[in-house]
Amino acid sequence: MLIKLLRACLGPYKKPIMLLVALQLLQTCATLYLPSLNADIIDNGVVEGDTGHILQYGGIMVAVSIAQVVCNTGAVFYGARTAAALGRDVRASIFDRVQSFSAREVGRFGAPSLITRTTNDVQQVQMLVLMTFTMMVSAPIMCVGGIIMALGQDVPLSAVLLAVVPVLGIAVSLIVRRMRPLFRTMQERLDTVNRVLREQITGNRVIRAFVRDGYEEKRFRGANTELTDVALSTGRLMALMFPTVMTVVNVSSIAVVWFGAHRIDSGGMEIGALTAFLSYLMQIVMSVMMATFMFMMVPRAEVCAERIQEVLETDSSVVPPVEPVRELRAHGHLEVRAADFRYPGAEEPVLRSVDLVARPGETTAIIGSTGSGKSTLLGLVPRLFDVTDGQVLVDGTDVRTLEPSLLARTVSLVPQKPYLFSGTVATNLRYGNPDATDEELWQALEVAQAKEFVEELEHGLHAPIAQGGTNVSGGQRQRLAIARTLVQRPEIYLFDDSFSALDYATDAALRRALSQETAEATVVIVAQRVSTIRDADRILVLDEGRVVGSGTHHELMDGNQTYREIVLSQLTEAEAA
Ligand SMILES: Nc1ncnc2c1ncn2[C@@H]1O[C@H](COP(=O)(O)OP(=O)(O)OP(=O)(O)O)[C@@H](O)[C@H]1O
Repeated sequence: MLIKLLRACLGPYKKPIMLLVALQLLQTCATLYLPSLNADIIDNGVVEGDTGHILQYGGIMVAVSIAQVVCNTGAVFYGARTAAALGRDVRASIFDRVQSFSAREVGRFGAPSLITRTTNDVQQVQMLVLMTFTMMVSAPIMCVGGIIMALGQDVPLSAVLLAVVPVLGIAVSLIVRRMRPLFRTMQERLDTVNRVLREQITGNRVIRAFVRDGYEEKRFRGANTELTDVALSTGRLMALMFPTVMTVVNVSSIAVVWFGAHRIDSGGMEIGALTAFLSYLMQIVMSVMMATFMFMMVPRAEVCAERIQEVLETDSSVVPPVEPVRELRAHGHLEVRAADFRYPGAEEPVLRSVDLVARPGETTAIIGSTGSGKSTLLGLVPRLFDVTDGQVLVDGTDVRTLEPSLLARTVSLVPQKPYLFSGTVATNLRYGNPDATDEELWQALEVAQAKEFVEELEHGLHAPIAQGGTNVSGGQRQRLAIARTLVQRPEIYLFDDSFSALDYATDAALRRALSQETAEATVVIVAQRVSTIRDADRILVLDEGRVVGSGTHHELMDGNQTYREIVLSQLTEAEAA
């Protein structure tokens, strides 16, 4: 998964990658060359007392060192730039994919997990790429080059390396194997902490109202402790890694000095060669250390890449049409034909063979008990979900074949729980129509019975709105959401219980103003309150996902038992007449 993700995302950066690999190669060669130069200075300059030789080779050492620093800086620069670009691209890809998701996919992953995947998971992969470019490219060259150069200094002494390299390799891989499952658990527990935290922040008022602070604190502490526990377990393994490596390094240094001293004593080796050999040993161990560091990062990045790929490879269940219809001939004609809908994983369908026809200039109302499928039915029109059977037609065209932007322009849904974005009243109202003038905004506010309260706000149309619209009341939020839809001027208006938070007088005034404003449009209203819908041209009665009645208020009062029961639970016989 990691390789697949990297291959896909690093494709556009071949040139800088090639450049940085070349720079890393040069700087590693320079690093490998320096101990040999040093050995030459000791053996042929210091031991022989040749100052000219010392100055000449000293000069070369300075030049090689400068070249090494320049190449290293360049490699780190390009490495950091490419890694940052990769992070940006992956985040953008996840964002695009999530934008295409329907409610079903968002529900499957959950918002907190999608946020962790877009931020923390991408950062882990980005970090690995940065480390690879800045350290890992040079590690194998340094290891192999170090061994070759060490052999060049003294072949018998190089036997020490035969023991050092495998011992290090085995020790490191044993530790890394135990780390891998811990990293997966760590990312999952991070998800849990995010989920709990998010729920507690958004549900803050409920927590206070039910005095559940203690319970929630315990829940967060539990999630936090679980994350800490797994982080400590990986920390302990990491802590084990470095002493292991250092023990191998120190023991092998002693062995080199011991055997090297004997070889010098017997005249088989010079003192400069021994210092060079020690330097190469350090470089080899350093490269193994770098690889170790990488091995520690790879399992976590692998887990993160898997989680990222899972999002990127998930297709939306609401598929955009291949050859979309870009123009509609009629205007505002909505028809739901024998529609069935079943939520994924649910045993029973929520809607069964539902038929509905709504025409321009008419108001169609849907009433039914809680959970009878009213919101689900409205959600089928703007394709929040697609029917599992049957059809939804706008102006005679199946919504699944309509170009998504055309559908969005034609149909506008005011959801049961309206959402406002952080910004101002004006930016929210212009959400579906950025070119709307201030006069149009005020007009929409007037119809939505929100003009008065916006006028009273200190900055009027430019008054700030908090994320989610939490700084206005539920009723004000509903009215702003209705105004936002009016500004968009769609042909089909869908109001999902959008008047529920309004008092009776405001509800009546709003519907009066709305009927004039939307006289030409198709209006579908879902409501629990009979007074909201009794004047509708047609009322559809839903019961457990089936249409059990259709007609005007009076027709249904005369002939539909379910409707009568709903009405008489709210009004007296005289009021209902
Ligand atoms: N995302 C979902 N996954 C599974 N089942 C769901 C989901 N959303 C709703 N349901 C179920 O579908 C049924 C219909 O829900 P829906 O929200 O359409 O009802 P409703 O008539 O609008 O209710 P209310 O009047 O309370 O808003 C309910 O039984 C509900 O439990």
